[in-house]
Amino acid sequence: MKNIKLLWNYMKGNRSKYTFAILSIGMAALFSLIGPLVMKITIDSIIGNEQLSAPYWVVRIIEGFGGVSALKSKLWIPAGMLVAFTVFRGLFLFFKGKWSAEAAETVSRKMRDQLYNHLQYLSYQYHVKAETGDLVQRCTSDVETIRRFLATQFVEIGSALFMLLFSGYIMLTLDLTMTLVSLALVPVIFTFAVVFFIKVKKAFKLMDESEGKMSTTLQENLTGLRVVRAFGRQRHEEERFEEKNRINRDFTYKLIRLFAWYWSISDLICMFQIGMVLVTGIYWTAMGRISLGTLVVFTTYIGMLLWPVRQMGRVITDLGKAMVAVERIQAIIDEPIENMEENGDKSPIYGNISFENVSFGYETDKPILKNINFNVEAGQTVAILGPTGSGKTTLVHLLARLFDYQEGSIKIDGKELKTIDKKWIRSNLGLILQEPFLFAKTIKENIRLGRYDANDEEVVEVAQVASIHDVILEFDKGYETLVGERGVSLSGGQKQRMAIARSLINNSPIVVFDDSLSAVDTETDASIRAALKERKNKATTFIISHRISTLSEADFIIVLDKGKLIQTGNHDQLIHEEGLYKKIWNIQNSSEDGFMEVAN
Ligand SMILES: Nc1ncnc2c1ncn2[C@@H]1O[C@H](COP(=O)(O)OP(=O)(O)OP(=O)(O)O)[C@@H](O)[C@H]1O
Repeated sequence: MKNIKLLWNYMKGNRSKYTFAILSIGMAALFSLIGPLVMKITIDSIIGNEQLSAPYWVVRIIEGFGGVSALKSKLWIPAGMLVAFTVFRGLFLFFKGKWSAEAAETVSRKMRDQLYNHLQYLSYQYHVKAETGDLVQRCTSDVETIRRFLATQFVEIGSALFMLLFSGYIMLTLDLTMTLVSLALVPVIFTFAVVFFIKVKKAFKLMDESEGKMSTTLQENLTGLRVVRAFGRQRHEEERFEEKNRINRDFTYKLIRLFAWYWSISDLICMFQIGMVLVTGIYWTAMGRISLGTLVVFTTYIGMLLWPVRQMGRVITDLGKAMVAVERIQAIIDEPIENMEENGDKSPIYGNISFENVSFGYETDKPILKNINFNVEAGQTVAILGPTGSGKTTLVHLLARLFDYQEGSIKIDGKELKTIDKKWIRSNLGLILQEPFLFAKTIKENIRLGRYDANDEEVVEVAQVASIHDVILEFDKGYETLVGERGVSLSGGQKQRMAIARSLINNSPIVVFDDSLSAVDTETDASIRAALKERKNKATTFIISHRISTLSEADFIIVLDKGKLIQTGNHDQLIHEEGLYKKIWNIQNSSEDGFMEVAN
């Protein structure tokens, strides 16, 4: 019931179109039911000599034509009526199709937009944990399920109800006992459909979930195909996919089996119902209890009626499927969006940063950063070194307010970070990731993602600082070259440099290199850092790296271990101090020497 209400809410703004669609189907039902009635009157009373027995309003229409006797010589009138009713029926069916399709398209478009927009504002943590394949499935095939239901099935409910109501009424005016015989098994067919619906809902959910898992595996595999190849893990990946594919097939099979049972049993009951009408009707006609025309009406009606009632089973199962889809979509919509606290401080940021006893854990009882203290002045470069998992990325994520620290205080230009507007701080902080994502756009468009109003000179300037300008000029189309799947393939280092250019174009007062020079050779790394130093408006720069040569020129270096700040100072101080920095410096120095020796 809750899901039906949700669907009803989604239909807001289109409900009148649906009402018209349902009314049209009502009219279409009426015109298809009048046809057999005209035939009955023609057979019984116009051609034959039976007393006219028909609903009151039909009798009045016939009187309007001069009565039954006048029609005997004008048989073209009932024939013309049959043609006209068929045309009207077609016309109303057309309107039904048009309005319901239009409304369904609008509803599904609205749903997709709402989902897409909502996904943009969910927290960072949500996206870290969410499975992309599953999200894609919800935004595409779940919405499609709902669209299909609204476009084709929803109005069928109206059709079945109108058919039942109108035909029930006409049949009752003709013969009560024959009506009871004709409708005897309709409740059974309907109940059977409802029971089936309850059973099938769970099966549909299982199938959808397994399909989601299958597409997640596929998506993950396609994203990481290079890793799979490099490690020769194709066989393992094949098996993993085969397993998911098999589970999905099993659930689909189960569903098909359920459907097969449903249609066969429902066919049997329907045949039985038609048989009952035929046997009783023919017998009673032969006995003279009912007229031949009445038999024609009942046999035609039962044929017309059973289809929508059986379709109800289909409609209800599709309703079940649509309800599952609504539930899955709603689960995303119900996910709280990140609280952006729009009214936070938005005064200019210069880049003086201080950490005082900052502690943070993704889960409150598992601290990742413990009592961190340091100060950075605007324009300084801070390098961060530490073993993997020591909390380096977490520390810079705190600066971007992707997460809020639980203890201590982070101040930017003397203002508590938590009071600064989230959007504002993020637009003032250029975060360059280790594995940057480039969109399937041109190089220029990718760089301008950092600031849409940047002009060509600015694009070239940041590309030069990021040491990617010369590489770009080597491509046939230069800055207009497409990157990504349909364009040129860039190396890891080139991608990193593109990401650096993209971040620099914003002229953010704070820039964070999260291991984003790892794929760049030492020489290019040094020239990027030198170019950065030369820039006007030098930003406060955080550089996370495992390479001592990258870190050594920083104004000061922070060494983290297991979330604690264990050393701080500049390169000269740290190489004379026993600790992790010196140890790594020694290792890298000796390997470089070794390297040099081999090279010489
Ligand atoms: N979004 C997250 N949710 C929960 N735990 C996380 C999340 N991100 C990181 N962690 C955990 O926090 C710890 C520190 O991770 P972090 O990424 O900050 O380390 P790091 O020093 O940057 O490591 P690396 O050098 O490997 O990038 C790790 O134990 C990691 O598992």
